Amino acid sequence: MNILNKEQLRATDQHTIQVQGIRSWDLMERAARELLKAITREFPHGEFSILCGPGNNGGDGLALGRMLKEKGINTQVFLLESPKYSEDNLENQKLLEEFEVFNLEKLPELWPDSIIIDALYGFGLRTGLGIEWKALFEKIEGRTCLAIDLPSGLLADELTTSPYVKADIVYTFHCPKKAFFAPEHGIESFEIIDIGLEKVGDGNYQYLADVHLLLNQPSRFAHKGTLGQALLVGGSKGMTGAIDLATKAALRGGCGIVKVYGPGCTPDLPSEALVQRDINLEYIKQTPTIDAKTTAIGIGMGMSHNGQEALLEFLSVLPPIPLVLDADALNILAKHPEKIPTGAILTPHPKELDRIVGTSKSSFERWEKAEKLAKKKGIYLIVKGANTHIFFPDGKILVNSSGNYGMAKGGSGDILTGLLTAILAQGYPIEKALPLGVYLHGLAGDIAAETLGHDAMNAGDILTFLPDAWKLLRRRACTTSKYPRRSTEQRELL
Ligand SMILES: [K+]
Repeated sequence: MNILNKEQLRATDQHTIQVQGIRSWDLMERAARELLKAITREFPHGEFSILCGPGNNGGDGLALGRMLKEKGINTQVFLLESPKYSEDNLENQKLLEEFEVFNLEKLPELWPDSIIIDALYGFGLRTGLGIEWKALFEKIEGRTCLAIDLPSGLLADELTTSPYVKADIVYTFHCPKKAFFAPEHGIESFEIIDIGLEKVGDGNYQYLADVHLLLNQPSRFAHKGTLGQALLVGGSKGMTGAIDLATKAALRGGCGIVKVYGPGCTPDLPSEALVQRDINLEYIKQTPTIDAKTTAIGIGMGMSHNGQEALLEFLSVLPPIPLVLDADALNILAKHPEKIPTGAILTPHPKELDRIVGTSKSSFERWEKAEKLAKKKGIYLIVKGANTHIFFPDGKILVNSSGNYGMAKGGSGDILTGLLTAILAQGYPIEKALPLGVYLHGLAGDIAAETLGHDAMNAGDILTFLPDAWKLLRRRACTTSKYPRRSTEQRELL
């Protein structure tokens, strides 16, 4: 799903109107109808107070108000006084029997228990709103508030530090907006409302959807020699848990063989893994030998700074196979950026990225720097967070749609690295392996949170539910395929 900026949204709007032979008013009607469905589904017993602005966002609010009233749902509608209204807004004013005009000196008299619907401004806002809006926004703060398209005052594509509505749910049309992914804005929940806009090709900035389409179907004749060999390198005294979690994740990642190289103190790992230990007890000192059967490498989890010499030596003798660099490997390379190999996959959290590219004042600045670094070095960057971003060397950016705050626990990242390495080892092209691994990791976390709750779940629970995540994706692949070639395993899943 493309993530569009406001210019692209306007162009899509116009294109749809042209191709479908409709008026912009029809699109607003469609938007209001879909909003009505979504809102009454979520709040079947609610009464509503709608605040409408002068543009088309306000027009959506007016149309929704009419539809709610037609259904006999208690609704009050307020329209902001303005010298100018958009055409469709005016047309919707005519169709609505009753509404009150308000201004920032004379704030609306809201029913005490109604749900607020914010339809003041959408993506048409040119600059942030002034402080004169604070009184109104404070009046609705603390009440259940639903925003149409965008919380009013929030700019769709940039950092907003001026006042905006704090909404509980944002019902956004067609696609999420860039501003929703910035932690600074605190958008807790958004729902995408499909209003049948025409798709205009695949853009460079996408929200992950339909990840099941990326799955390979291994042959019935597959054996451990054909499903790839992953090599994981990491661990040090006091940090052996990281390599343990990565190993367990790789063992649930679908590859044929998982090999591990760690320091002498590496504890017993699951029996399925082939473990080799360094002669040095506390950290890795030697370079592991990479046999020709190894098809992907993941390095850095819990390696500590002491592993620097071995890492740099290792990077100089690498075969041309996919390489995932994580945790201490990133911290070491932050001091030797010239040693970052072209084509490598780096999985930093924001702090680790900052060590490489310098600190940023906002998520927007950090994304820009990540995009530049990926292009300049010809590398892949997986910047982890609530919406993990994958930056490709060709400028493409994918934003993950799975995952939750229950995963914000130590060890989650090690699991991602193990999983990614195993998927890459199977021969998935990098372009597919990264979204697949990142999405699966989040999906397993979502199932864990649903089953155990966000608070109590820990990183190891992501591992527990990885099988369910894989099965869910496989099931989606079976049920959405037009002419499914179903294996026994697939038939069992259905
Ligand atoms: K709005």
